[in-house]
Formats: sequence, C-alpha cells, structure tokens
Amino acid sequence: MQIGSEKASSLDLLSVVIASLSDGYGLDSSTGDAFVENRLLIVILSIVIVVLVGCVAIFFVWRSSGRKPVEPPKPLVVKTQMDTKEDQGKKKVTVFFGTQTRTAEGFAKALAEEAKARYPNAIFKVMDIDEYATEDDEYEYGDGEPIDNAARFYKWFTEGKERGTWLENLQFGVFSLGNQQYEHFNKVAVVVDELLHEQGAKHTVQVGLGDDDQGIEDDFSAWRELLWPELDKLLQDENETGASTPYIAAIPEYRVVFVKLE
Ligand SMILES: Cc1cc2nc3c(=O)[nH]c(=O)nc-3n(C[C@H](O)[C@H](O)[C@H](O)COP(=O)(O)O)c2cc1C
Repeated sequence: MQIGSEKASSLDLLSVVIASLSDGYGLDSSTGDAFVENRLLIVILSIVIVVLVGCVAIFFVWRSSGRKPVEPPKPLVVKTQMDTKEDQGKKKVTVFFGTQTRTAEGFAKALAEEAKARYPNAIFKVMDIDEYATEDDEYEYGDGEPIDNAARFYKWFTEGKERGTWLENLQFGVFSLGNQQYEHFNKVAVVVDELLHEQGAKHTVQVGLGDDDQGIEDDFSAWRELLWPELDKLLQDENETGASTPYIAAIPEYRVVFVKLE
C-alpha cells in the first residue's frame, strides 16, 4: 500500500459558488411563470453563495414577499426542476460554484454538506455557475478576469445595469478564492458582490476574500463562522437550537492508493 499526498491545485483563476433558495433553483425567465404560480404555495427563501477565484464569496436570500418577482432578463437559463410534494414549503438553497481547478467546487460541496447537517429541513443543491448561462461564446481567462466557467455568468451579470433593483427579495453572501500575488486580488468577486448590492440584494454576510498564497482553507473556515449565525436566523426552525456539525475538509489532503504487488 502506498500513501501519497494530494492537494488541489491553487493556481486557477475564478471560482463561483452561488447557493440559492427558490422553487426553481434559479432566476431565469423560463421558470418565471412556474415561479409566480407557485409563490403563494411555498415560502420563497433563496440563498446564493458565490465563490469567485481571485475575489469573493457571495450568498443571496430571497425573502417572502407579496410582490410579484421581477422577471429576470434573458438569455440566462437555469436547468430547473419543479418542487416535489415533499419539497413544497421547504426552504431551498443552491450553492453555485465557478472553478478552474476544482478548489471552489470542493468548497461548495463541503459547505452544502455542512449546511445539510445543520438545517435538515432545508433543501440544498450544488450547481456549476456555468449552467446559469446559455451563450456559446468563449472567454479568455486572464489576470483579474473570471475563469471560463464563470465568464458567461459574469458577462451577463455585469452587463445588466438596466435591470434596476430586481434583486430586492434576495439576500446574499460571497466567498472568493484568490491569490494576493495577483494584481487584481479577488477582483471578480468584489465586482459581483457590489453589483448584487446595487441591484437590490442584501448582504447576509460580508464578502470573504480567500488568499491562496496564505491559507485559503482557514479563510474559508473563518467566513463560514460568520455565515452560520446568519443562516440560523433564516433556516433554523424556531424550536431548533444551534447544531454542532462535524468539520468537513474542503480540500482533501491525502489519498490512499492500493498497489497490487507482483
Ligand atoms: C491564470 C491564473 C490567473 C489568476 N488570476 C487571479 C486574479 O486575477 N486574482 C486573484 O485574486 N487570484 C487569481 N488567481 C488565483 C486563483 O484564483 C486561486 O488559485 C484559486 O484558489 C483557484 O481556485 P480553483 O481551483 O477553484 O480554480 C489566478 C490563478 C491563475 C492560475
């Protein structure tokens, strides 16, 4: 048996993790009608957590409201699914991630797993941010720019100034995976975080700026400690007390390889 060590590469550019809670798990217009039809039947609470490599982590929370949700602009399309009977009335969380070398994906999954244990009555989903866009354009990944799988979301989101404050019912938090060796440290996530706020969304937790040059796992842990008390307010049932959940490493440090001896 050989024991080796493996650490996820930290050299990639952009990761986005967004977690959202909504009946359609998204914001696209194709699900708009269903969303409106169901809004009276369910509690609309959405949380988006975005991890942008080189920048930020963000989360959004849709608040219950009597107002009709603003129909989001095209061409954003989210692969969606309708609520099952059991899901109706439950709060739903989707964690979106963007990544080049999968660090952000690991963070997103670890976050979702821990959240599931803390909030058993909510529904969690992890999603690649690229599934949020449908355009086929290709984008360059360079210093201060988003990675490929977040570029379409970033372009769509940053070019949508005409939307106004359409995210009023959303609360959000962002954690970014960056590296201070780069001139534009965590830039993409900072921009997204600001734009979310500009477009009406409200911070549930401050943006987290992870630094791959120091200890990004520690940065993520510290950000999560800020996140949980806020999520407790949103997701915990009144009769629930704070859950103590086991620590789940976002980056696997070791792997075991079995070697067949000749
Ligand atoms: C080509 C390249 C460009 C990068 N550009 C930036 C940048 O502009 N700002 C920043 O803070 N980090 C930058 N980074 C660092 C990554 O964001 C960081 O390593 C991150 O942890 C990678 O996450 P991932 O494994 O999920 O892709 C860059 C990394 C690479 C390889």
